[in-house]
Formats: sequence, structure tokens, C-alpha cells
Amino acid sequence: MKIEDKTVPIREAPTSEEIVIKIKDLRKCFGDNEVLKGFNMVLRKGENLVVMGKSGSGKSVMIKCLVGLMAPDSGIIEVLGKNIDQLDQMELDELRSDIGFLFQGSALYDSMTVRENLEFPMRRHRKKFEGITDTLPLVKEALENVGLAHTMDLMPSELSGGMKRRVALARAIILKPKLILYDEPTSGLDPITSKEIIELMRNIQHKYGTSALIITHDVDCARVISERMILLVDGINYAEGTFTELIGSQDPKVNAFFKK
Ligand SMILES: Nc1ncnc2c1ncn2[C@@H]1O[C@H](COP(=O)(O)OP(=O)(O)OP(=O)(O)O)[C@@H](O)[C@H]1O
Repeated sequence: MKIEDKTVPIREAPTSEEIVIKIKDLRKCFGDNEVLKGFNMVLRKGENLVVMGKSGSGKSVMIKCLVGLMAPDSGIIEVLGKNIDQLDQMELDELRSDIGFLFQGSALYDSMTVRENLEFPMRRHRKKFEGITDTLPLVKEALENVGLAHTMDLMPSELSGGMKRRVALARAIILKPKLILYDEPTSGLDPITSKEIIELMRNIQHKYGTSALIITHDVDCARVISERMILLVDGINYAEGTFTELIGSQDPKVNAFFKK
């Protein structure tokens, strides 16, 4: 929790090598609509950080600023040691090759097989795969990680919603990213499939030591996956803490997130 809550112990500040994302005083408005009003966030190495905020609170805007898809009005954003604002397009592309994305709805290309979907980011980030002529072992490894090696030649239309999400996860990890951004990873899935996806996210964190920023409305997902959480309310990082710390908060705005 933030300083106002005296019951929560203060954590030691991470060193710069331990920081994967640092957002300082991020501000973004659209006309009169002030969406981000001084948002701060730090993601540490190997950590799963969940950001929760109600619909329209600015989570997607924050992620877009983070990966250089949207320019903030002001603020500092550092990702993997690079200041986003100072990167040219080539440098931004190179940085993105270290970032895996899993967006809502899986976003697989319908006209490509599962294998082609997985090869797509590899083609886009050729430089990272220089010298690798046979992509098959990498595709297989990524699919094995999500238990779907047998689907390589199928089309997305032949997969269930849960399988599509797994393939999208395989596509996110094929670049062996240092950081994964998950936008609503369990949305639209039934509780059992959601659990399976969360389990896979945890496996990936353990196997590859990736850091993850997870945007979700799903309280169960946040409970299982998060080491730390930030609640985005009124354009700022309103509250921070572990799931247990936040669910025990007396603050009505924090409380509202955990009411079923
Ligand atoms: N390109 C844009 N132009 C104008 N307004 C925008 C633009 N992008 C986002 N907004 C506004 O910014 C606010 C935050 O939007 P954002 O998509 O970040 O919300 P969110 O927290 O991700 O919501 P959800 O959980 O529903 O996805 C909204 O009021 C939205 O209308």
C-alpha cells in the first residue's frame, strides 16, 4: 500500500539492475479527459506485477505508452534500462523483441497455421534470430510449453478459445522475452480454462525467469499470479501491495475491487 497505510511494511528500494520497468509521473489526457494524472510504477526482475483498474481507467493507455505506441504528455518511462522517449524506430523495434505480448482475444492470424503464427514474430525480429535457419525446434519448444505441440499444422478456426489463448502465449514466449505484457489474459475464458492459463503463466515465469506486467479484472487471477499489485484509480497508482495486503484494506476505493 502507499505511505498512507502505516500497517504495511516499507520495502527496500530496488537497485537499477533489478528494475525492468520504471514509470515516473506519467500523464496523458485526451482533450478534457485527463486519463493518467501522475502514474508511477516499478516492475522488478522476475516479478509478476498485476495492475487493476476499472474499465476506462487508463490501463491500455498506460501499456501503449510503455511500448511506444502512444506518446505521453509527460513523464519518464524506462523499459529494460532504455528511456522510451529517446529511442528511434529501430531501437524501439529491438527493444520490442525482448517483450512478449498477450492481448485480449488472443489475436491470432486466422489465415495462418499455428506454426506460421508462431513464426511471425521471429520473422519480424530477424536480427534476434540471426543464424537460425530452422525455426521448427523453437516452434515445437514454445508449443510444448503450453501443451499443444500437436496443433502445429492446424488453423486457428480449428482451436477452442482456451487453445487459442495457449497458442498466443506460445507466440509471446517464442522470442524468449525478458518481459511479458499480459492484457486481460483470462478474459472470456471459463474458470477451469482460466486456471490452466494462469498455471502456464506461472510455469513460464519459473522456467524462463521472465518478469510480467499483468492487466486484469480477474480477482482470482490476481490472487494466484501476483507477487505485487497496483490499483489504478483516478489516474494514479492509488494503492500498492500484495494481494493479501490490499484485500485487507479498509479503504472503500480499494475494497471495491475485491467485492464479488
Ligand atoms: N486514442 C484515444 N483518443 C481519445 N481517447 C482515448 C484514446 N485512447 C483511450 N482514450 C480514452 O482514455 C480512457 C482510458 O482508456 P483505456 O482504454 O486505457 O481504458 P482501460 O482501463 O484499458 O479500460 P478497459 O478495462 O475497458 O480496457 C477512456 O476514457 C478512453 O476513452
